[in-house]
Amino acid sequence: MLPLRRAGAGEVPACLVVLQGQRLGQRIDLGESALVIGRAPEADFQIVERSISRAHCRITREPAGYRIKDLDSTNKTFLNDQPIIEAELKDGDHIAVGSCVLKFMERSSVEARYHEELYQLATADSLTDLYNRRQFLELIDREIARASNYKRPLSLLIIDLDHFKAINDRYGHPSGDLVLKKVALALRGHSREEFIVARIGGEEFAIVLPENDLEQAVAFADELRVALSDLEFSLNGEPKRITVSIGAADWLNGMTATGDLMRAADEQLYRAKQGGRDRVCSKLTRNHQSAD
Ligand SMILES: Nc1nc2c(ncn2[C@@H]2O[C@H](COP(=O)(O)OP(=O)(O)OP(=O)(O)O)[C@@H](O)[C@H]2O)c(=O)[nH]1
Repeated sequence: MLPLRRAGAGEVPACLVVLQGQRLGQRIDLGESALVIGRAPEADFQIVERSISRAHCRITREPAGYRIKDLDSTNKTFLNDQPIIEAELKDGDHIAVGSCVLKFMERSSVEARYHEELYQLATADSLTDLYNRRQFLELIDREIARASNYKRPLSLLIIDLDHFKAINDRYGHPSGDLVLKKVALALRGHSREEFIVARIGGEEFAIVLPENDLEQAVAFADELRVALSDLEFSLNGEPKRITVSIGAADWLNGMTATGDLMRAADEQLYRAKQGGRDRVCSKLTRNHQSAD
């Protein structure tokens, strides 16, 4: 899984770890460019909390090390419990903005690696290494907030393997696991980097497509469906192919919560299953549409 900012070619020299508040345990790599923490969607590290200003504070890299500057926030930035205007950051410092506490750490420190491991454990699905359901729900909330603020499209696919129980029954659970892993790899491989790909249930996956309207999402879903049906598995020496059913929905005016979008995609998945499986359904789909 990707950290919030990637390290680039070499090790980045420092990071922040969330010790308290939203996105608990997340690591934010600090590189050469400035990092703005705030409530606005364009902040580099967004914390959606009323007590946090839109652009609350900024961390910059100077020749001598990292510095933090309060950006005239309403409720101030605290460094080791003291309000600051500007200060140098030292290994182990605690930064508090609203109810969020971040720890500044040298990247090489053992503690930073420990937090990273904990974060991976808490957010990744252990079988497929995709985002787990809990992390998916956090990330989709954030994307919905962004899409609503900027009036941008956002779509969701829920992907369910067809007759997966029969694979477990015939070839055994470990073979079923192999299928899930390979499907997960294919989903990630076909998705653009900004798509959020998660395993949200036993044989159920979800993909959030920021900046994609329903028509684009359905076109992508159908490419996925075909690509997955082309995958060949060797299960106990036998060649085997699978199919998937996909429900697609977009974030609409009038939806108020993540659950509304999830329900809309789930309803379409149900239609896809009812319609005979191996198909993509959305509100654009007529009831009698065939898979091909
Ligand atoms: N191997 C393996 N199987 C799993 C895992 N999680 C859930 N399953 C299995 O997934 C199967 C899901 O079966 P059902 O819900 O009946 O669905 P299905 O057979 O795919 O049928 P349809 O969805 O109606 O096409 C069950 O047999 C579960 O035991 C897992 O982590 N590994």
